[in-house]
Amino acid sequence: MQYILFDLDGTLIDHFTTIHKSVAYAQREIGLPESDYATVRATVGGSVPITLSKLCGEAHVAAAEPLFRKHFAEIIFDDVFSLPGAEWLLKSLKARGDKLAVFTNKYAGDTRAVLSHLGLDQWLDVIIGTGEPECPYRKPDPLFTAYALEQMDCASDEALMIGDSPYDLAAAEAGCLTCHLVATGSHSAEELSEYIISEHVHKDLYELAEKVFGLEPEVCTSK
Ligand SMILES: O=C(O)COP(=O)(O)O
Repeated sequence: MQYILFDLDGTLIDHFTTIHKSVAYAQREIGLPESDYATVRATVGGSVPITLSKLCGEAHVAAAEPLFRKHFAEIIFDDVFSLPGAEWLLKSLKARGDKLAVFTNKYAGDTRAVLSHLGLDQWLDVIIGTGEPECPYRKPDPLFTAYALEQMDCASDEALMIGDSPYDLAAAEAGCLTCHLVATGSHSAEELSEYIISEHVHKDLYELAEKVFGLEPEVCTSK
C-alpha cells in the first residue's frame, strides 16, 4: 500500500478562473490595478494570503482577503473542473488499495465543497486544508506536513507527495517525502525542473500515472 498526498489547485483541479476573478474583485474594490489571469495563475499555491500579498502588496492583504473570500464563496462552483486524468487516477489508485489524501493550502471547507461538487471526494480517505482551528498551518510549514502524515497514519518514507508548485516540493522536503510534480498548474515543466530533477516532473497526470505508478488508461476498442 502507498500513502499518496495530492495537492489540489493545479494538480487535481483547475480553479484558476475563479481565483483570478476573486483577486480582481478585491483589487477593484480597494482601488488597485487588476492583475491579469496569467499573473494570478502563476502565484497560486501558497494559500490565499500569500497570493494576495504578492498581487496586492502586504499592506493590502487585511482589506483584500475578506473581499476575496466573499466573492470566491459566491462563484466557487462557476468555473471549477477536474484536471484530465484526475478522477481516473484517484479511482485506479484506490482500486489498488492505496490510501489517498488531498493536502492543500486552500481552506478546508472550500476544499471539501469543491471535491464533493466534482465527485472526487469518494476516492479520498483524508482531506487536509487550511483555516482550521486545530491545524493553523500552511505548506511548506513542516508542522503542516507532520500533521498530514499523522492524519494519514503513515511514516514519511511510506508517503508520496504529488503537486504542481515549489510550495508542494518544499512541503514534501520539510517532511522528507518523495515528491513528483505535474506541469498543469502554476508552473511550466521547464520552471519546475529548476527545483527538482526532471524525472520527477510530468506533463500531466496521465504521464505521472504511467511513469510513477505504471498505470495506463484502458483504451476502448469498438468494432
Ligand atoms: O494557494 C492556494 O489557495 C491553493 O493551494 P494548493 O495549490 O495547495 O491547492
